[in-house]
Amino acid sequence: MSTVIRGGTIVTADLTYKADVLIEGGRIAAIGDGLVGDKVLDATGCLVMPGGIDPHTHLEMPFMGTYSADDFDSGTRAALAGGTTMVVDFALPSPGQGLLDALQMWDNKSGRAHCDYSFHMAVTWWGEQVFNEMQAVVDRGITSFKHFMAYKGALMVNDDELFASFRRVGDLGGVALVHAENGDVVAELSARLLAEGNTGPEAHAYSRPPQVEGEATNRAIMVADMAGVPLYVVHVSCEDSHEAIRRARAQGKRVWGEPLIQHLTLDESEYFNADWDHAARRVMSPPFRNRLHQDSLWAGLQSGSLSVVATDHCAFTTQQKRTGIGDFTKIPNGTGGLEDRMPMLWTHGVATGRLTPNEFVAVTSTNIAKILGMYPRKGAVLVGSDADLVVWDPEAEKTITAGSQQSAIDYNVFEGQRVKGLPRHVLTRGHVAVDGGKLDPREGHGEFVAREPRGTVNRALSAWKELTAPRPVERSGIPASGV
Ligand SMILES: NC(=O)NCCC(=O)O
Ligand SMILES: [Zn+2]
Ligand SMILES: [Zn+2]
Repeated sequence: MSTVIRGGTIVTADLTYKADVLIEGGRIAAIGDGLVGDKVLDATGCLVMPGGIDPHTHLEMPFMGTYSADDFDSGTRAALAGGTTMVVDFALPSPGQGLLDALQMWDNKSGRAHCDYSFHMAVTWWGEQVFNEMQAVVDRGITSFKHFMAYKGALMVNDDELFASFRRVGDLGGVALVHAENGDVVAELSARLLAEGNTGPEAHAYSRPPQVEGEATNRAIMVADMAGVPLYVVHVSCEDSHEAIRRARAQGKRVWGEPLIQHLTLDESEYFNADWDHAARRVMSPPFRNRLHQDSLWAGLQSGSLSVVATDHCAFTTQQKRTGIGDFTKIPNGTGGLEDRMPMLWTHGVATGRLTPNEFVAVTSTNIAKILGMYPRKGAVLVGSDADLVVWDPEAEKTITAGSQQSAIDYNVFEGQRVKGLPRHVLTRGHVAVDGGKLDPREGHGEFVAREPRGTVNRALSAWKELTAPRPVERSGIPASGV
């Protein structure tokens, strides 16, 4: 069965034009005028864009003594409802667990996905087994490896491990990812705050000032440069971290930065709310910042020093958050956002004039498809690309509320926000998962997307590193030893 999207304006990262789109066998079969198909989707007054890709989710993740509440069922339903047609989740080995073992666990969970997905592999400890299994992971199409510089005593890796792993990722033609916060300093500050009686959720923000992020980002950039690997910094929340990325990029280093929709639109005042639950529900790492940091992130998206907007969707119920009553360090870290990323970014970005519609497509889809080596299968409106598409109605409005969301949790950090710009239709490899605003999910429809290593950035960086590698100086004669 074929489907035609009729009467819309195609918006990609670099073009805007009127045309119909014909879909056959899950792919885009033709783009042009007057196309016919078995099913017709009306796109009058709408924009036809590549579906969103969220490269940072944690679905059903074991973390801080519990599991994140959204799994691949509710998580990918939430994604589709908000115009996101692919997620990239993190396979997370517990310390000492093999990478392939962890991958098997994530394979088992992801069978319920309603949209396509891929994985990043986390490197949470270092040893010969990890070194060896990284090759097999890349052979399975997972080419990005995440490192936590925070969560001391749990997921954190030290600098020697970071350098060893970065070198290995570089040799395998992959991309290194970092959660950049100085975990040693966070642990010290947390202990001191608790000892002084600062036990509430606001102390989570006090324990992670922008400096811990700026320092770690700068360190990761320098280590990656010495290791010869492209670096992707997740959840960039502040100017201190953004500044390090901006400077590195201006120097020609291969670094990308990813702000979250939460950091762009919510600020630190949330932690000072008198309601403990309200504040704890917003505890995540890094924490929300002030308006100056937010302005920096927006400017980064506008100028191109920041490349991707993600969610870090890691949702916990109020009950789970209450584990941390009396000790903020025990509040599970994480917030939701999968269903709201695209409407929130459109409302606060495009509708305000901060972003063009083309820039919106770039930062929600195309840039990450290129960075992760899956463009133009994903992130594009081209003949032959997967029909992962969103028909976007810029005039449609709603008020965000937990009562009508797909996520399994009992609240929404954007509760009460009025958004303008919503998906009318969403297609995942041709299946119309949102039809006229109504969700029609298909459990198990999602497929794993394998990715190729050694993309163009890796090849360019390797060539440069080879050219500038240390070499012995050729000498015609060596003086006799003085001994
Ligand atoms: N961000 C957060 O607080 N939770 C999810 C895990 C992580 O990305 O650090
Ligand atoms: Zn993180
Ligand atoms: Zn994360």
